[in-house]
Amino acid sequence: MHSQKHTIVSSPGKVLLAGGYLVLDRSYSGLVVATSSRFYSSVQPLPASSSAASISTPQGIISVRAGQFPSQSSTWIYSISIENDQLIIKQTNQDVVGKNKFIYITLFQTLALAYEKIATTTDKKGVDAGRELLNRITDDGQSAGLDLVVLADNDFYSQREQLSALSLPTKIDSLSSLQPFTPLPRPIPQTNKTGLGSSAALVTSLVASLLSHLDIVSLPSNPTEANSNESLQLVHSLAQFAHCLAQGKVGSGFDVSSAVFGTHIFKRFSPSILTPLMDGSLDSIHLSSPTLLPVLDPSKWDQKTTAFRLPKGLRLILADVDAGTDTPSFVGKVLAWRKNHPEVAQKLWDDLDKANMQLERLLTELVAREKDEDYEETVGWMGERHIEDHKENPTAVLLYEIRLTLFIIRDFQRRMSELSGVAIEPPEQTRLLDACSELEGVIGGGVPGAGGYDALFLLIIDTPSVTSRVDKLWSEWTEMSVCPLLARQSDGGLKVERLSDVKGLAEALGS
Ligand SMILES: Nc1ncnc2c1ncn2[C@@H]1O[C@H](COP(=O)(O)OP(=O)(O)O)[C@@H](O)[C@H]1O
Ligand SMILES: C[C@@](O)(CCOP(=O)(O)OP(=O)(O)O)CC(=O)O
Repeated sequence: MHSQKHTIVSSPGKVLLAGGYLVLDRSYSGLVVATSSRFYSSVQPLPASSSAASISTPQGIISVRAGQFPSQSSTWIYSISIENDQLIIKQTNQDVVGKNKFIYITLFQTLALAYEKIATTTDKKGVDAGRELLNRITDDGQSAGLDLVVLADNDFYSQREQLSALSLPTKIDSLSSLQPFTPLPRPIPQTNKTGLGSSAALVTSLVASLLSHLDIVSLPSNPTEANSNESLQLVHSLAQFAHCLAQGKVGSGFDVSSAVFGTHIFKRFSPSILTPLMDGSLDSIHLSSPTLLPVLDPSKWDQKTTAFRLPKGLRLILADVDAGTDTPSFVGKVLAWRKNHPEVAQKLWDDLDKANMQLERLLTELVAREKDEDYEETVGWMGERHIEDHKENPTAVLLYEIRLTLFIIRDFQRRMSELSGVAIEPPEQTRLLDACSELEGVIGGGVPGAGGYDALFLLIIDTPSVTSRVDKLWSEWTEMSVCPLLARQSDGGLKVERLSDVKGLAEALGS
């Protein structure tokens, strides 16, 4: 009898509301909000009769399919075998589908860590621990290996073409009528992303689902334990490592951090932690003494995740903007300018940080007001009004101050744009954000993360009439094409899922 063990783990997308560029430096923090849109990784035994298994006769096969993309060009198959004292992982269909660096590196490093965990926590050592890992991959020889499917909520990729094929306008209601995990016509490199952080959510959910399926970690079922949970911490450090290696650089890691821990105040890890691992071999895993565990051990990591959430009654709403302009990599240019103008930059960084932290303080003060008797009523009432016109009670005053702070943050970001010559909030985005901020019930907004032309966020009062005002303005905007996303804020991070709880997942997996 084949075991029917099925592991599904999801990770949220991200929006860096405040702290772009600053969070690259450990002296500053940022506000990262996780989204309700998620990335799912499903792991099941690969039947011995499957076509992937018939390719060759190695000791194990791991097949990874990107479920919503054309399957001929989006299934990566890897053979796993032990030769002498090495575990060899080889893609068997590279000539047909090419490589997927994020998947290969994540698989490689996750198996390397799984091996090290087995070798250090069980009585199996060296090659025996490698065999134990292979046994876990093939369910003691009962299956050919593992069948992985990764699926992203529709929000991760632009749905403009899918909407237009159905003659639907680029509006929120149209998006909710698309089927979950809508099939996309072209391979991943030719598909437009929306900026929710597909690779970080992919890597994180892959790491967690594989480690959990192979019984290397036991993921918490209660998300409140998240920050102190040793298994999640290990998933975090491994996902950060794999993601950095696949990207070819050590970024701040806020995207992986929110994919694991959800919404929080983020302070990065010291990049030097990863230095000893960044040049390691990606050919084979030596079945000898551990090299990853000493570095990835959570006790060696110094990132800080402080609890934070958006107040009830407020909604984060996002748009994918298509200005026909390529946003080049901004980070190098901004950091070069900072280096060449240390004094002006220091003052600007400190002023912007003050405004970012003020935003965090005000939002947290509003959270504390949630239990006020008139909180809900005031927030709902403000949905029909211009936020700056009302200061009747402490809740209204806080909403007004949050609005002011969002404007101050944008002022500093435009100053950063002017000084560095990088279009962080380009004039087209200024015009759109200003127009949105004029609407009743819109508190304010900004450009998330690195900024540019690609995306924007608004903080609004969460009522259908405010959403529809924004939706209307976006759909009628002519200077740039603005397409809403369905996502809203969500506090939770990595989550173990039950197949029946995720709408459309069983159908998308073909189960
Ligand atoms: N659904 C998916 N299935 C498999 N790989 C994916 C998927 N989505 C994204 N990826 C991987 O992530 C890469 C995109 O990463 P990146 O350019 O950093 O975008 P992002 O900013 O969305 O993380 C793709 O080239 C691919 O390797
Ligand atoms: C500049 C940054 O601080 C923020 C970039 O945030 P984005 O959300 O723009 O990131 P991408 O997903 O890579 O497009 C760089 C960083 O923190 O790594």
